[in-house]
Amino acid sequence: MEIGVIGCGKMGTALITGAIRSGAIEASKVHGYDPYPAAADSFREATGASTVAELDSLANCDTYLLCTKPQQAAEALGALPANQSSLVISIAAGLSIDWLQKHSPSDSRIIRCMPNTPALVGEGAAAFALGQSATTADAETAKTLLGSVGIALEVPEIQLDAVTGLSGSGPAFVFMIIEALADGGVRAGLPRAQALELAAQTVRGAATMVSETGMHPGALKDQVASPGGTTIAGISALEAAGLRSALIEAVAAATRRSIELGHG
Ligand SMILES: NC(=O)C1=CN([C@@H]2O[C@H](COP(=O)(O)OP(=O)(O)OC[C@H]3O[C@@H](n4cnc5c(N)ncnc54)[C@H](O)[C@@H]3O)[C@@H](O)[C@H]2O)C=CC1
Ligand SMILES: O=C(O)[C@@H]1CCC=N1
Repeated sequence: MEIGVIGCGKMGTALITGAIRSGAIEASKVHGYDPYPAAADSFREATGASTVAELDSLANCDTYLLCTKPQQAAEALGALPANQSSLVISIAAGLSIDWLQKHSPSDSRIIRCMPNTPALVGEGAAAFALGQSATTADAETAKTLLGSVGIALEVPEIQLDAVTGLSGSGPAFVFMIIEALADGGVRAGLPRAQALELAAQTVRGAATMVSETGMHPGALKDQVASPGGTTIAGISALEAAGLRSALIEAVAAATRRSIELGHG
């Protein structure tokens, strides 16, 4: 498999760095293209893969990973070499399989997916949906690529906007939560560095408990809260401030925006 990466920005670099680091793909099989030389330079530096100056030079690739912004995708796909049937895997938020098919060379097999930035540290959460002509082998390719840097679930396309709202955008929501927990620690008198370390490890530990015990998060929460204790005092403050509602609305707003991006 020769992979052409179209758009060597944050996500293209994160995915390829993680996949190479995990051994799922070899750097020598990856060729990036980005019209901005600075982006191409940092992609090469981060991944050890090569870059090309013109998109035409990716003609030998059988798999393309589209990592431009949604607004840049039409131009990028329109410039793809049209001389072969290739697999196009898109990570662009909101762009539907139909849209991708229409803007790609006619014989392309399409996979639409939504990864997230923790892929860079091997803890990504991604989902993907297959276009009509994508094969089982293509699904395996997507699963291997995305699964090499975290979890990768196959879903019906209709669920991908919700995936974007939850796990695509979600790392930003969780970073805000970690930052705010650390602020709380500082406000209560902890040094900043220790507050941040404790906050990050608390979120990591809580997330691991949810995935490893299989217990409902509400039951795990109940285990922390002693009658008349500190935790229930904090939970009460969170409920008064509308934490749950804020997070539900954040995922819903991000999902709506993903749908809007799909409508151009
Ligand atoms: N940032 C995130 O957390 C996530 C982003 N995404 C999706 O990933 C895609 C990329 O996002 P980022 O990496 O954050 O953006 P970015 O702006 O860091 O990267 C996009 C790159 O595409 C390049 N580019 C622009 N026009 C091009 C063209 N015609 N041909 C080739 N390359 C071109 C740009 O120079 C830039 O380096 C977006 O579609 C976004 O919806 C998906 C999941 C998570
Ligand atoms: O904010 C965005 O549009 C992209 C898609 C998911 C995460 N970042």
